[in-house]
Amino acid sequence: MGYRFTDLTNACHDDWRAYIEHDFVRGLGDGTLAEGAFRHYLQQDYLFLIHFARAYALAAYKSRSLADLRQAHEGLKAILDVELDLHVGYCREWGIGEAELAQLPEARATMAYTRYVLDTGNRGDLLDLHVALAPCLVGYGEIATWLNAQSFTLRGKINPYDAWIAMYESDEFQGAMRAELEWLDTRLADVTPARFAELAEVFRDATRLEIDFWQMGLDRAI
Ligand SMILES: Cc1ncc(CO)c(N)n1
Repeated sequence: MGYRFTDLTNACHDDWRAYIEHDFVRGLGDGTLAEGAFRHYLQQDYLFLIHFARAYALAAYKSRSLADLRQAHEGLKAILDVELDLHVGYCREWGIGEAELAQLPEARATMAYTRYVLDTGNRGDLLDLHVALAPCLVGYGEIATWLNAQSFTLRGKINPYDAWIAMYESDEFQGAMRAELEWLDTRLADVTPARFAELAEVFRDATRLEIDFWQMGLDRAI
């Protein structure tokens, strides 16, 4: 007993590395990612973020304490007021207007991932839901840090994806990630080995669905 977040990543080490170091991520770092692949990813990520916001609303509903309710509310506000606003602005820069976003067909990988998170939260408790969400928040924060440490990563105007990296290395996003890690470490500290095994399975499945999300971008799959 006495688990913490890193026990979850250690339990699915290969899948976690395949997600963090995916070819899509490497292409963002060295700027070689095909523009069409990025555009497809951005469009689908808009749909992803809407369901991600719903998952925080579910976290509010699943909360037993005022502190958890407030935290879920903060998460929902951060997605609606910060990440989705940034995202819509960023899409505009890439020539994707709001009318177009509102009419997008949802790719299967987007559906699979977002509905998996919502179902896991509905079936389980608040910890199940947070573990299903962790690859998103913690993963993207770690990806930004990992990219910055790679010699192939180009920063500044020379890389068309520089603003994407900057969004996830921002104090706002990194701060939300740290708060999530702290919450998870506290909750994981007193779960039993049997409960940890269940949670590790949720974390691994969500991580594999993040890998599919990158791949969906590369393949421009619907
Ligand atoms: C698919 C996906 N995972 C994580 C994040 C980070 O919030 C995002 N925007 N999109």
